[in-house]
Amino acid sequence: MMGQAFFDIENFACGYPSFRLSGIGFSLEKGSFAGIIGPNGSGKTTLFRGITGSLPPLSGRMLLNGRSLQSLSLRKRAQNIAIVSQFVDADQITVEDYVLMGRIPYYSRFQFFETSRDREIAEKYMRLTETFQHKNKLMTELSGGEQQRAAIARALVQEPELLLLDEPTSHLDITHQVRILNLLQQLNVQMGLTVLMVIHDLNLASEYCDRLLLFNEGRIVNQGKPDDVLTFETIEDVYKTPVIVRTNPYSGKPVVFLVSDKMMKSK
Ligand SMILES: Nc1ncnc2c1ncn2[C@@H]1O[C@H](COP(=O)(O)OP(=O)(O)OP(=O)(O)O)[C@@H](O)[C@H]1O
Repeated sequence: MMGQAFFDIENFACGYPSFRLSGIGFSLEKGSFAGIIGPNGSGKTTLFRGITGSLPPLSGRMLLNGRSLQSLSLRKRAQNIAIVSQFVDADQITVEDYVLMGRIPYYSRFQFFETSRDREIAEKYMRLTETFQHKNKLMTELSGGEQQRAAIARALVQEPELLLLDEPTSHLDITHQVRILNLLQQLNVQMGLTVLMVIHDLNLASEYCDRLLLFNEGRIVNQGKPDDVLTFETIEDVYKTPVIVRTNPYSGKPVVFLVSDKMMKSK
């Protein structure tokens, strides 16, 4: 699925009076699985708010399949791009109704309720994310990890071409971290879903992403394959913490080890 120009951001800027992302430029091929890494407050979520249109652009442009994102209505944008936010906006609604909200961009003008096809699609993605067994529970009755999986199901029922995920594994235990990432990888490989996710775990980023964008202080300071980005010089420089980088003997990908003060002193 690789090769075709799909999503381009050129010299993009957006932000708040006290913080601005600027000079953001990257290009994703269709079917890529890209990760955004970088320290807290470096602007990763701000970029997602710019892409989804909740923050207006201050300069630059974003193109999806060669068309300016700004020229698309929010409804059309939501049919192409779905986002799983960092915090789930859980409410007093059932899991099934929450997931079905992802179908709203497809409702016709005078449609107020979901169709049987919407329900089928919701069931498919609830099963894939292992949330189907909770479908009649209230969102507020789920654990943080279960809510996160329901949020992923809601984004998938939008049937987007580009899926943005803001720290999708942050509430998940290791089993569910790997299951969700494997599911995203499967959707990526089998359906050509392009994935762009913010992820703090550098080793999961290394293992799953074919491409990394490293953010620091509102800019992209490095981008490329995990091998090129996850070098100890780059990580120490950006994160200001000592690390050791080795190669995973099974996958050949870089692995980052953190170094404690005690370990440093014993050297
Ligand atoms: N609504 C807002 N109004 C004003 N400033 C904001 C707002 N949201 C975020 N910021 C500021 O913008 C900067 C970047 O925030 P952002 O959430 O994009 O960082 P991040 O890289 O996603 O961080 P984290 O890894 O902690 O989630 C921070 O300094 C933050 O305080």
